[in-house]
Amino acid sequence: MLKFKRILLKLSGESLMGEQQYGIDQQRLADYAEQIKEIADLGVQIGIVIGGGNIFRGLSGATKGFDRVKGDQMGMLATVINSLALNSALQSVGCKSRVLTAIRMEPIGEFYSKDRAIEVLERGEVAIFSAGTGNPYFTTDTGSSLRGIEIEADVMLKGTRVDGVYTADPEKDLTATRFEKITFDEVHQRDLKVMDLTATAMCKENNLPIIVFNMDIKGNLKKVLEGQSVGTYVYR
Ligand SMILES: Nc1ncnc2c1ncn2[C@@H]1O[C@H](COP(=O)(O)OP(=O)(O)OP(=O)(O)O)[C@@H](O)[C@H]1O
Ligand SMILES: O=c1ccn([C@@H]2O[C@H](COP(=O)(O)O)[C@@H](O)[C@H]2O)c(=O)[nH]1
Repeated sequence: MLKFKRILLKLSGESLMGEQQYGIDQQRLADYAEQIKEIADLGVQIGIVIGGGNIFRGLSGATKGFDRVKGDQMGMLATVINSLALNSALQSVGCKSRVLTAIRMEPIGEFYSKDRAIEVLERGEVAIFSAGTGNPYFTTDTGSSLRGIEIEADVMLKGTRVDGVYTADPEKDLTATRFEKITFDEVHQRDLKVMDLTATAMCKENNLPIIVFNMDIKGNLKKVLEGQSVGTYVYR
């Protein structure tokens, strides 16, 4: 028995690098595709947003002298590259998927609309929502909150390289401890940086819970769907 029928899965662009310093690790991509196919075969409706941090981030571009808006546009295009790579990896494991873009760029992907997204999901295809929100000064975390709310997902699953929300960034502070569950208010009060403020504020306002879990461990995605205690549950 699965806990959720329709999900928004946020994948980290940076995790796609695997052990590399930049770009896409083919093995990591293939592992993600296998995990997604496993739950698609169980009938779960899956919308995906993937980050672009393995290729380009507007904010880090700005520190090197790029115009921020141009840098953000480059970042959004980076998410399209990752989305196309995931689309291809899913197709090669026999999982039907389609890329929708927040910025018009046919024939690379179809222009996003809620109606089209729901049609794709109800047809049993995975919908990959690329180019974030389509606007600069946002992130793909906010893009995934937005799409998750729009498609009326039961939950947002943030698949990343840490196994939940911690008292501090666990990659920097080895004494940090993990929460089993935590409210949006506490995330804000403690100023925890696992997702940006805009993204969590939107989820809180629209009552879309988030589960943060480690997507780099095979089988974890299915475990989350089965309701096993993998990761941290963030709720209103
Ligand atoms: N309190 C915290 N609890 C857990 N992780 C945290 C916390 N604060 C910061 N982080 C960091 O957040 C990261 C997860 O965020 P995310 O998956 O969005 O990665 P990203 O590198 O921003 O990816 P993307 O390329 O999609 O932008 C973790 O790798 C972790 O280092
Ligand atoms: O709605 C959006 C989403 C993303 N961007 C830009 O893309 C990069 C990559 O996204 P990450 O969430 O950091 O992985 C981001 O740094 C922004 O520059 C955007 O402008 N609008």
